[in-house]
Amino acid sequence: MTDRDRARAWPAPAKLNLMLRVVGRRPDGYHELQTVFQFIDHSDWLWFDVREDGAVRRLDAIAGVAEDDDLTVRAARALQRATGCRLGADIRCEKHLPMGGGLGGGSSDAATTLVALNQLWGTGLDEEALSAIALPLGADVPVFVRGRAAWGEGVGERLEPVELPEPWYLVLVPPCSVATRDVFCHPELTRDSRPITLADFLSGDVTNDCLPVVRREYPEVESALDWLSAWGGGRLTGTGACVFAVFDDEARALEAFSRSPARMQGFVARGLNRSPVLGRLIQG
Ligand SMILES: C[C@@](CO)(OP(=O)(O)O)[C@H](O)COP(=O)(O)OP(=O)(O)OC[C@H]1O[C@@H](n2ccc(N)nc2=O)[C@H](O)[C@@H]1O
Ligand SMILES: Nc1ncnc2c1ncn2[C@@H]1O[C@H](COP(=O)(O)OP(=O)(O)O)[C@@H](O)[C@H]1O
Repeated sequence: MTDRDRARAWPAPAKLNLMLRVVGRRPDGYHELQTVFQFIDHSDWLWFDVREDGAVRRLDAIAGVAEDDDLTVRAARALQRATGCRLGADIRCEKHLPMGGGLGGGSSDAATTLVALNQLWGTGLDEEALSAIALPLGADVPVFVRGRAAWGEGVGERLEPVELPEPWYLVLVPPCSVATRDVFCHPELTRDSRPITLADFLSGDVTNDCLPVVRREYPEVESALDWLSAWGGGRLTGTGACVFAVFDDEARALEAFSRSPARMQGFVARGLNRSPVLGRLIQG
């Protein structure tokens, strides 16, 4: 990335679900969750050039995702519809976050597009209005728009900001992709967990109800979890496939990563209670 590119780039950070409970199911089939979201400093990067002709175009292809289905393109068009804005955009996206990894990369790309174009187009929507446009794009998009680590309920749209420790995480990316829908359709998924409180989570209840199903269906996830057990235990983010372990300092996380088997992809990243998108927004 050149210096000029870096100055104009917008981050789309990953999230981790530090716990995830499935506490019910709505009549439309969506599952009621309890979860805790925290951002990490590992991101996709996006660039926007405003167009006067109203067209929204994606300049970098993403394997397996057609332009009209791309969440950045859908987000830009949703913002146009909601505001009547006649401007368009050329959108570039440098992907670093794996797809189907439970890191929310597509959702984060969509949220960054909403926040950035709201500024670049001068459409002036507040956080509340942007979040309302975000939810139909995906259950995870609102938390990225709001940009604060959060306790989430419902399908992730009821969000309460939380201040958490910001440790270092070793995130392993097993060589498989998990479709969120497949996990939620699985007959053996626990769907009636007892709801807990934030205090329960803070005292150590970090259950992820998707884990037993994902562990069984995806041997690659199981072996990553087994390997992390030597480092204090691995946890699944969202519906996977990524798993993570928590460290007090970066050096120890890097040491663990350096000892991981060669076939294991991954990275070390810091937990963040504020999304870097908020900082980019202030910068203009
Ligand atoms: C589970 C979570 C936890 O953060 O993360 P991921 O593992 O996908 O990152 C999210 O709630 C995912 O959010 P997101 O990835 O935006 O999901 P969506 O596109 O809205 O939904 C994909 C599909 O999963 C199912 N789904 C999703 C969310 C939910 N609460 N109940 C569901 O049953 C639905 O069948 C839906 O069609
Ligand atoms: N810009 C995008 N980046 C990633 N995935 C996208 C994008 N646009 C649409 N998608 C679709 O969204 C799906 C979920 O992607 P992603 O949010 O990265 O994973 P997850 O929900 O597991 O964290 C992808 O498999 C892909 O089909």
